[in-house]
Amino acid sequence: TRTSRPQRILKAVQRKATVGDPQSVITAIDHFCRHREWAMNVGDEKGSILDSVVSEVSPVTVLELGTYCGYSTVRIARLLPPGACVITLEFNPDYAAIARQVIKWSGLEDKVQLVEGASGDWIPWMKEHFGVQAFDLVFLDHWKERYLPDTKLLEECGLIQKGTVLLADNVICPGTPDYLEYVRNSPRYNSHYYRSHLEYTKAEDGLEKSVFLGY
Ligand SMILES: Nc1ncnc2c1ncn2[C@@H]1O[C@H](/C=C/CNC(=O)c2cc([N+](=O)[O-])cc(O)c2O)[C@@H](O)[C@H]1O
Ligand SMILES: [Mg+2]
Repeated sequence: TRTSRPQRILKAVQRKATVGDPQSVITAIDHFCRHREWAMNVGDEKGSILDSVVSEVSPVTVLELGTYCGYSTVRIARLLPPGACVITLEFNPDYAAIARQVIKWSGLEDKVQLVEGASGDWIPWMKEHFGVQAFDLVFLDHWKERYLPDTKLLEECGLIQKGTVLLADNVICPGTPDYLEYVRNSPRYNSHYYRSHLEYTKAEDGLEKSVFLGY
């Protein structure tokens, strides 16, 4: 049977990127997705906004929802100082297997904890299982209708505290209207929209950064 798109993305990394060089992994995926096959990575344009937010927050613990092939996991992990880590949740076992290899190729496995499972099942266990107090940064890039319920679940579990930054992909395309309405109207969040484009296209999309102000 034909290979899957994530398998073809991994092949492009293995052919074009240098082991232990995260930037070459990022470049290889962006080149493949721009010139061969589109895929739902955050991409280079929104990726540099992600980079600037990660650098600004300089987080110790990051949560990523929706690993897919690990492209944004590598983007985030490459900017983390020693001792910091990103926990990334992915419930599709095939995607998780590809992501593990992409993350390994980039040499960042020590900064990444890939958890194979659904956000709704795992978020309530984060404190107990990973010893997380609260997340400094949460990157939302999974099913768009899960952004709001998972944000509320993170609040309920005390995993979002004063200063926690939520960064959401695709708030315009495909769009997350209920999430946007919530973070933009809640007195407990300070929200900012970074206008950009849907990965590898000219369509509008953007990232919404929301800082939790505390209760
Ligand atoms: N509750 C959950 N727990 C764990 N993993 C979960 C999950 N829900 C989804 N996932 C995983 O997260 C990824 C889904 C991303 C949806 N993005 C998208 O649908 C998407 C679409 C476009 N687009 O259509 O242009 C552009 C984009 O940048 C996009 O992120 C997949 O790898 C999926 O297996
Ligand atoms: Mg996305």
